[in-house]
Amino acid sequence: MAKIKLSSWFNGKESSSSNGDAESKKNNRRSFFLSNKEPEANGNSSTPTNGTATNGTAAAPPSEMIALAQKITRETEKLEAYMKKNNLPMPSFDVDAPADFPKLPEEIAQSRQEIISATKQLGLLAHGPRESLRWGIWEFLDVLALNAINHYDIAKLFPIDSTITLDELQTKTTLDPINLARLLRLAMTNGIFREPSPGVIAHTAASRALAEDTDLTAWIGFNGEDIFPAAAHVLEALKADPQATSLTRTGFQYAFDTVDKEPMFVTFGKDPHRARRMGKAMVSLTGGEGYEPSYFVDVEKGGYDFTELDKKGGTFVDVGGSHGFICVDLAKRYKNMKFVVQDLPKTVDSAPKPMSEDAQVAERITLLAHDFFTEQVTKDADVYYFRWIMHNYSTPYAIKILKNLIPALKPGARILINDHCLREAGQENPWDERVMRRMDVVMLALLNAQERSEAEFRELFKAVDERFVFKVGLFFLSPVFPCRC
Ligand SMILES: C[S@@+](CC[C@H](N)C(=O)[O-])C[C@H]1O[C@@H](n2cnc3c(N)ncnc32)[C@H](O)[C@@H]1O
Repeated sequence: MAKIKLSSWFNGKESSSSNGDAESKKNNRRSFFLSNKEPEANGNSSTPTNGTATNGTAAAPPSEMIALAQKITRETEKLEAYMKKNNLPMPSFDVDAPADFPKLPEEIAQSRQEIISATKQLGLLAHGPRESLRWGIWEFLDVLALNAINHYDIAKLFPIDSTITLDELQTKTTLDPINLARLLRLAMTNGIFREPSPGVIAHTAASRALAEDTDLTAWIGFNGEDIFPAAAHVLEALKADPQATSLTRTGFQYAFDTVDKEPMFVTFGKDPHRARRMGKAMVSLTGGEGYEPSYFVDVEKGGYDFTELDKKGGTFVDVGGSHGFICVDLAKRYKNMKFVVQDLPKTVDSAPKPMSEDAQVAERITLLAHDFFTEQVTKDADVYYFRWIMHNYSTPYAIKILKNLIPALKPGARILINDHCLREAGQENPWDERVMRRMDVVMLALLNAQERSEAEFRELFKAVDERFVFKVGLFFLSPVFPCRC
């Protein structure tokens, strides 16, 4: 069975999921979508919703820009009222402002989303299309400035609560004064550092995060120094191989001169600094709401229910399961199931042993070195689980991985895919849509891989074996039952 988690990238988005039922979650998504598409239908204090002005004459509907501006005001007021009521600080550029919003209730998280997407749309309209395109393409220069500041650790070179002159700051770095100043001043236009008086630099909330959050700086480094060059070479890769499926002919290989030599993961395997940085970057990425294993493990949060499998002491195989944290959490909840965590030898070797302090948990988990490009060695298990594996591979590779399972599958065995599932364009809330479309292109740049929609997952499984049965659940698109009979 394929099970696909539709997780949100937006902090707080799913925050009510533990107490809200399935249907209300579904409706929440729907209501956001409708209100986003029909801003004028939401009404506001100055425009009666029936389109009639207070003097009885028909009022012209507000322009798109005014409707967006009103929406921003309305939703910001809701957000502020919540923050004030709960004694929470409003966002600010000030160095002491919190780096994150706290977990917000669903309705307030939705207001925040509305503000973000309406602000973006209003900005686009205010710029107009030609100007948006002309200057939008320059966003890579913002990335360049942030990347350099991050690379040279500029935020760590002076205390958070003090200022420093540019001259003194320059003595602490190998960047020359002109380049230091120009990169800093570009970054300042994005709220990173400020210059309270000429030549004097102070921290902001964003530069403070750069000084204090090493997972975040690893994320920026991985993006700036690995993904950014790879992205710049995607056109070259696409021109050479328009079908873009090879793991060794991606933008990454063109950027780092490894075309036809090795996949990105092999390159990282030879470079401990880059490998460590990517590992920390993943910690930063997955620290956000919606990525916790609990979304898969906790039935109360809409996770997968293994009660029946547990009753019969079934076997769950986590293919490419890293250090087995999903199995540990499942084993704590289900006391009879057995677990196999498969990964490459290096990863298996570095996994904690025992896997858990709780002996009853640890004794039911087996760690096994297994390459998923070879035939599956754990035969007749009940579930083969792939979390964040398929999106790393283009279809030919994904087919190989899944075909390697077929000889091991007993009738009724399930394949469970825990990956993002792309919705049709325009169906997701605008922020999640943007992040996921970007993630899809990151997968192209690094691995010639892709995020997939439900239809694409169906196609993939069909190409592997016609006997798979693909079922769709409420929140998870689920499941595929491969049947060998
Ligand atoms: C993106 S991580 C996902 C890890 C884990 N499933 C999770 O949800 O965090 C991909 C995992 O696949 C493993 N991997 C990569 N190539 C593999 C292969 N050929 N066979 C088995 N595991 C592999 C990596 O070591 C890594 O642990």
